[in-house]
Amino acid sequence: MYEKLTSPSQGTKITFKDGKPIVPDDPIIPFIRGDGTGVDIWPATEKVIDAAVSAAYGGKRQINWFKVYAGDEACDKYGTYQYLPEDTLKAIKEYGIAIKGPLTTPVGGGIRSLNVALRQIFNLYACVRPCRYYAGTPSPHKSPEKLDVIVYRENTEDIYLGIEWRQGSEIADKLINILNTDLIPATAEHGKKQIPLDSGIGIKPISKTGSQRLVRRAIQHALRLPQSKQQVTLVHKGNIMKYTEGAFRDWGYELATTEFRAECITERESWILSNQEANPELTIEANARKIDPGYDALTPEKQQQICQEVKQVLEQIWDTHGHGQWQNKVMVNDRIADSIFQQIQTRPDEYSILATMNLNGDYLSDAAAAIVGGLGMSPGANIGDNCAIFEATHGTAPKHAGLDRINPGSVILSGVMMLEYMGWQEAADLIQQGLGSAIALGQVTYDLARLMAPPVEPPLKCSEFAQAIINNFS
Ligand SMILES: NC(=O)C1=CN([C@@H]2O[C@H](COP(=O)(O)OP(=O)(O)OC[C@H]3O[C@@H](n4cnc5c(N)ncnc54)[C@H](OP(=O)(O)O)[C@@H]3O)[C@@H](O)[C@H]2O)C=CC1
Ligand SMILES: O=C(O)CCC(=O)C(=O)O
Ligand SMILES: [Mg+2]
Repeated sequence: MYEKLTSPSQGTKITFKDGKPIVPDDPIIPFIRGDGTGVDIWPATEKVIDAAVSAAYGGKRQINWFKVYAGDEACDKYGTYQYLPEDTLKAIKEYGIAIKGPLTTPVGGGIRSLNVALRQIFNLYACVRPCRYYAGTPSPHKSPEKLDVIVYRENTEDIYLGIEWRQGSEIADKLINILNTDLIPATAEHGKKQIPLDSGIGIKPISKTGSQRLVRRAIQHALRLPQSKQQVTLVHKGNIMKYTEGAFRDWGYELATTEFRAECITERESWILSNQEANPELTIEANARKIDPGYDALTPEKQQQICQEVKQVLEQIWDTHGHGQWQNKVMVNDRIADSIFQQIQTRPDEYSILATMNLNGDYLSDAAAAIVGGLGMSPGANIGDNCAIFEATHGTAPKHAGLDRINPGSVILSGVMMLEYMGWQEAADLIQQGLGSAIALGQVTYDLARLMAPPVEPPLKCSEFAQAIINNFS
């Protein structure tokens, strides 16, 4: 069935039912080692996961690893330009859950991202990147422990769809011509705008389906969190990109207030209800004035709209969400993207799940990781309805490749997410606890060692950190 692979002789397939994995005690799990520092990180990760499974289940459970190829290693095995062989896709499709190291993407030309391709091919529409602090981790931030957020990033569309045309190409020129002469002038709001003739062109599709399935997963996740963390923030730059990023926000609210009406409250609704609770005699207009401080400067039409909003909220959800009941619901709010980058630093404890489109989530997950120890501590999962691939937030870090020095923490913690997804919580807990204890004891790789005061000298190697995690299981 495979061209150049042989499935492990032992082990059983993971299957999916209603979007959830059914995991046998001896699952076969494909892994991609990854380019660059993948050579260091993957062996460390495999060793830690195997040790945790063995310690947690004493041989009753075991992962049967299946090596599959992508990136440079795939070209070595399958031939020039065979970066993502059919064999690899078949194996992931067959076994359902996979884990990978980072893969290189050239800048400005060359192949498109293999990482993004895997997410799109398997429809892994939710990229889940938790950023939480392990005690003792050095941080440039004063109170890193206050950050405990999960970036829920839409993973299949936005500009990552990769529909773009190079400056000067025939199609780019043709498109610019059509846009400048026919399409832009046809829409009054664009005025006399024109696209500069020497532009490259990229397309940014944001669909209602893609946005809502991501927000749905984010809300479902929020419902599993303790009440104080039951919050989903829709992150967007909708003031500028009204019909893509602005629409993402609107579709997010629409989903929250229809499909999850009983479970959710929006921030504005919570203001209206709490104003009414504080003063039952409040008129509609007085309530409107409180939720929109600039109310008196607004046009009469706009004022009327806000009064209508207040009236509707009180009519529709006062019985179910009023009298403080809204405090036990999932809070859905939104923040403009640039502002959230400063908010996670200045008011980190006010946020929980950050639901984003693809590009914003890419940026935000690195920025949030920096607060809790950096890219060596930033795991991730790409989740769909019938498949999941686990991978770190970081890339190949090529300057550290093959030196046995890089921090394997992110891929190891991605392994923790995989174990949790499989329902193997005991093994996941052991790793988290071992990693937390190793860090607390100052047993860390160079990236954390250099930030510690005084700096830890010498830092642990990548392989030694893996062993330190195992030594600290208890
Ligand atoms: N999902 C994926 O596979 C991804 C792939 N990439 C690809 O990776 C390649 C390199 O990208 P680049 O922009 O350099 O970003 P990287 O994330 O690979 O590395 C940037 C810097 O971050 C720090 N860093 C990264 N990983 C770790 C780690 N495990 N432990 C400690 N520090 C770490 C290092 O900083 P310092 O040297 O200061 O210690 C490193 O030099 C590109 O081809 C890019 O496209 C990028 C992101 C994701
Ligand atoms: O695929 C790549 O090369 C980069 C992807 C990336 O930065 C990410 O997913 O966070
Ligand atoms: Mg990134």
